[in-house]
Order: sequence, then C-alpha cells, then structure tokens
Amino acid sequence: MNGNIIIELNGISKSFGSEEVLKDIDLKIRENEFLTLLGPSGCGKTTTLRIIGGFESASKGELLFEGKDISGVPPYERQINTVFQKYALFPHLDVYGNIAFGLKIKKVPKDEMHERILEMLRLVDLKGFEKRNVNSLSGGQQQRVAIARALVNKPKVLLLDEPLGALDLKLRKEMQHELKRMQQSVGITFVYVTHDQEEALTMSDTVVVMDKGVIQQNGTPIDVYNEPKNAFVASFIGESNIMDGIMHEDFLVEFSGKRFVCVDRGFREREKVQVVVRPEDVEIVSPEKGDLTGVVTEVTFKGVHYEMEIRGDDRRWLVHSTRMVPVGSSVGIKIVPDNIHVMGGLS
Ligand SMILES: Nc1ncnc2c1ncn2[C@@H]1O[C@H](COP(=O)(O)OP(=O)(O)OP(=O)(O)O)[C@@H](O)[C@H]1O
Repeated sequence: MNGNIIIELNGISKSFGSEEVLKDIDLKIRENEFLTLLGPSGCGKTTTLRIIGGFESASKGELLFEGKDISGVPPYERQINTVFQKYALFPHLDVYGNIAFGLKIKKVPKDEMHERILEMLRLVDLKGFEKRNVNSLSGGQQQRVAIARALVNKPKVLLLDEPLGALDLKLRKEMQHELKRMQQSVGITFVYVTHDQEEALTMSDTVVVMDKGVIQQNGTPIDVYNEPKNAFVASFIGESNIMDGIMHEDFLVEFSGKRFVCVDRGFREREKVQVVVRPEDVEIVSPEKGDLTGVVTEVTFKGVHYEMEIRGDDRRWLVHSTRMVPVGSSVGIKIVPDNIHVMGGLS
C-alpha cells in the first residue's frame, strides 16, 4: 500500500490490572487505506481501536498522527471519528437531526451544514429519509445513518468496530460492498475491526491478524491467505491442512512420509517446518497417479463445491472439489509445488 503514513503505533502495550492485553504493537496505517484488525474474541482488536480513537490510553509506547504524538489529545480533538458496534443514534432526533448533531455543535453555518448533510445522505444512499424517525429504520439503514453522522465531520480517519455485527448475513454482504464503495468515494482511511475473516478479505487493502495481544501477520488479503506466517494465521484465515514437515534441501519438504517439491526458499537442511495446504489446492486423481493415497470418508455438498474428508495413511485431509467422489472411493492426492506453503522458524 502506497501513500503517506497517517497513524503510527510504536511499541504500544496495554494492561488492565495484571493482564497485558496488548504486547508491543507496531503498526503503520496509511492515508486512504482500508486496514482491518482481524482476530478472535479477546485478542485486543477493540482495545487497539480505542487507543487510536483516544477512548483508552496505552500503558507503554507511542501513538503518532501525521508524525505528532497525540497520546494526550482527547477524542473530540482528534481528526478521527468512530462508528461503534451499537449504532448509538439519538432516538429523539430524526435522520437529518442525527447527522446534523456534530455540525451544530461546531456551529457550521446553516447553508453549508445543509449541503454537507445532503451529500452524506447521497453517499450512504438514504436520500429522502431526512424526516424519518431513526427507530423506524432497519438495522442496515441505522448503520448508514451512523456512518453518515461520523463522515459528515470530515475526519481523516474513520474507526469502525464490528459495525455489521448485528446484521443478517445477506445484509452484511451488501453493506461490505457499500462500505468499500463509501471509503473509496470519500478517500479517507478506514480502520475496521472484525472477527470475520471473509469480511476482512473482501474489504481490506491490508489485513492485520492478531492473537493474544500480538500482531501475527500484517499484509494484503492475498498475502495472509496464500502465505500465512504461522499455523495460527493459516487456521484462522480459511480452512487448512496443516502438517509437521522437515526440509531436506532448500526446495524439498517431507511430510506424510513423502518428499515434495516446494517453492518456498531459505530453510536450513533438516529444519523442522509446518506445511499448509488449502483444501481447494488438494487435487484428487486416480490412486496410481497420486503422490499420496487415501479413502473418501465424508462428502458434504456446499453449493459451489463439495467438502470432502479423505483419510490418508497418517492424517485426514480436508478437500474442496467441484467434482463429487463417492464415500468409500480409493483416491490419489496430488499437490503442485505452488500450493505447498512452508512455514519455518520452529527449530
Ligand atoms: N476496561 C477493561 N477492563 C479490563 N479488561 C478489559 C477491558 N477492556 C478489555 N479488557 C480485556 O482485554 C482483552 C482484549 O479485549 P478487546 O475488547 O480488545 O478484544 P477484542 O479482540 O476486541 O474482542 P471482541 O471481538 O470480543 O470484542 C480481553 O481479555 C478483555 O476482557
């Protein structure tokens, strides 16, 4: 991701009592970037966001905005706005009044205020809803009002904490595309928190995978999916076959009792590694053509593909295939070098 760095976290740690929930977080966020903090419940995503927004202070480390330390700056003086999981709209105000609220406090002239609110209503696709009571809106519409209310202040950064968490699956998918469109249209930085890997991969320029208060990997969606740095990232982002392996030469890795050519480089001879193979990268062939063999033990129809379990000599393989192979079939398994992802640093 190109662009100037707008926010920088240097060695940020946070403890609540004796529990350290963020450990030495280093993170650079760029102008116009859609960056997502992704991880399981309790990994520290919200705490990171709250520190950036100014609702929580770090126990250690430095928080820079456009190169200046903003640790002591209160939330309302930061050029950062937040959309929370619960929309927290003002129930006694209509849609227009909700969006106007911050501008009135800032005493923005009436004409300019009106112009900016109309622009926001267009952006979030709620033109004509000005007079509606916010309680009469659907969850998705309420969330659009919350986003309009935050963006009308023209922040440089918008923080979003699981904003689609309360919506049903279909609406969520719609809103994911809408949010991406809004971000591109206003051209500001979005920092988004979710525990949903698919959501993160769909919307983001950069995905930051967290676990136990530590950044496990920071990269593009394609990087974190295709080149997970460790077993946690591999299993959290999509389903995987993860095996213990051993390197023989720089490009030969042994697992399941066979040697495979791989494309990852830079390992030591006999280095212990872990190997990740995505279910969609396991090719089913006839037994004599396979590198490994197994028996199909389970088949589940998933719409686009069949999910299959194949019991091999030493492990069960999870396989996604568009071709159905009946339970009980003896099959061969083939994996091309490009689809064998080797993770080192274990020994
Ligand atoms: N104010 C607080 N006081 C004490 N502990 C807290 C406080 N806020 C957060 N924690 C703890 O810090 C850890 C990280 O919480 P955080 O909310 O940042 O995680 P998260 O990844 O956003 O999780 P979720 O997806 O469930 O919101 C958790 O163990 C949580 O219980």
